[in-house]
Amino acid sequence: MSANRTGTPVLELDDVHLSFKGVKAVNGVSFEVRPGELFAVIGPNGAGKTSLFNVISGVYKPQQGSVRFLGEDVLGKKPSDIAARGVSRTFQNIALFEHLTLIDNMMLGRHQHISYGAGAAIAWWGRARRQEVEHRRKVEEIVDFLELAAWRALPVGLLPYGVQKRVELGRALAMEPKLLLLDEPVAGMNLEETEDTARFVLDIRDELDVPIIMVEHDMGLVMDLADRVMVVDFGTPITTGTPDEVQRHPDVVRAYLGEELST
Ligand SMILES: Nc1ncnc2c1ncn2[C@@H]1O[C@H](COP(=O)(O)OP(=O)(O)OP(=O)(O)O)[C@@H](O)[C@H]1O
Repeated sequence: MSANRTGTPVLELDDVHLSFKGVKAVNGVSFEVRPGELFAVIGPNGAGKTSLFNVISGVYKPQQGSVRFLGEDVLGKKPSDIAARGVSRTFQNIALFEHLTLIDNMMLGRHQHISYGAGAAIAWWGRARRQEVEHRRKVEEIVDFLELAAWRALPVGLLPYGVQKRVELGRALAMEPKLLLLDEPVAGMNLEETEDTARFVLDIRDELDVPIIMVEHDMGLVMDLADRVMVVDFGTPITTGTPDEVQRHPDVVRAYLGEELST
């Protein structure tokens, strides 16, 4: 663990409650994510992990509790506003434009940084062109970082599954996030793709210094990568701690991790 994972939290959730017609999707969840931290959320299907991401990114508004991002209250803010503040996410299912090239998909991640419209582009073409050059430069940097150069000009629909997931990661990084939300980043991947993704996730944390919240079912990956883990069940937090602490927690062993991890 690096030395800088202290200081003002990047994200703070306090006693968040969210229900859908009586179903408690998120039930009294509190946690904080610290600078440079890789924070994982685990729990069985339907435990409320995706709902939690939707609360953080402004898609769902909880009935109770508070959400603070970089010290500011963001509860009730629109998803576009929260994204513009620097919260970027990837999805459980791939959400890319299949017919667009890898580069064009990643340029879409720059969308919120583009400060000129069509009219402005004509009037101030010099500025627009400079911005375009800067966006391309940033995207190319990410292409190199994620080792995607071989596929750069191809429509993403033609790329192998693991590479498509990496393009999605690239698009999220193109937003230059201050917090990255990864929803099951290795779901459906083979071993090699999983190992590659694990390496990139660690590089994002350690080299780009972007804090990450990761929802993931692959327990080996979570325990290997995460600085801290929160376990949820039926929307309720069971415990939060280091991978070691969490794996030893009796309720976690009983409710979720199973007998094999209790030895
Ligand atoms: N838009 C919605 N309308 C009604 N119920 C919902 C909605 N979104 C989530 N739920 C319910 O909230 C609970 C938590 O769902 P959620 O998708 O957050 O769990 P999850 O932990 O992400 O599950 P999985 O691991 O399967 O993705 C479930 O009972 C689900 O049916």
